[in-house]
Amino acid sequence: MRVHVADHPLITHKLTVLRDVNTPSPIFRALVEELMTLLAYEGTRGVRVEPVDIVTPVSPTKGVRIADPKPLIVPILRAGLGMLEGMVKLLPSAEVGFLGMARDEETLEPTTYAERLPDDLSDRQCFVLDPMLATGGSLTAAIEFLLKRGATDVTAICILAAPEGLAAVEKALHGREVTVVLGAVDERLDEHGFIVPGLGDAGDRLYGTV
Ligand SMILES: O=P(O)(O)OC[C@H]1O[C@H](OP(=O)(O)OP(=O)(O)O)[C@H](O)[C@@H]1O
Ligand SMILES: O=c1cc[nH]c(=O)[nH]1
Ligand SMILES: [Mg+2]
Repeated sequence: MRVHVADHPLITHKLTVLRDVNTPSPIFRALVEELMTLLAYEGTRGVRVEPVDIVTPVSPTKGVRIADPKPLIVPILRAGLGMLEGMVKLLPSAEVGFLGMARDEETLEPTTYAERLPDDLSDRQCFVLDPMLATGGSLTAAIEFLLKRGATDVTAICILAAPEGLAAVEKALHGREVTVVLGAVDERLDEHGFIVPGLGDAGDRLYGTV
């Protein structure tokens, strides 16, 4: 598993405001989208492109365009939805599929309650979006889902991760190659499976259910 932790003052600054308990939902939503756009710069470093010939006002030249088959973006509902706009702004030609997952608050086990993805993902580049990687159960289940459908190239983009969750995802992958791009790796998980210091419940803060 390749892990890339973004190290940029703008990301750290926006993360600081995001973490603040006093930041209201509308600002929180805007920051998640902005952070996604910044993380996408690193997350899409390996996006497949193909050569294209164009003519500038001055001369013919060669460039690139996003290759077919188009990348698939998969936000994990609910909280991953907050990252979607930030990603499609940069990859407007990508297809979007959805996975709905909820973590049981007692057992911390994820269940999948919705799925809308192409049946065959062979040769597709997939970008999974979820702001929080806590125990790693949800991300592992999402990645397994995509690999079972044939995906060979999966990048997960998360805003915060706990070290325990990162280790759990790596262990569950048994050497299968996946890239994880992160805004920060925090200290630990607490006894309720929350990231410390973290930012609280991302879904609730995005959609105002607290
Ligand atoms: O690494 P894990 O321990 O699996 O926890 C992380 C998951 O928990 C949160 O979603 P949640 O289940 O709260 O659903 P929500 O997005 O609808 O709030 C978060 O968005 C991740 O999907
Ligand atoms: O800290 C956490 C852990 C799981 N899900 C969240 O939204 N926050
Ligand atoms: Mg939640």
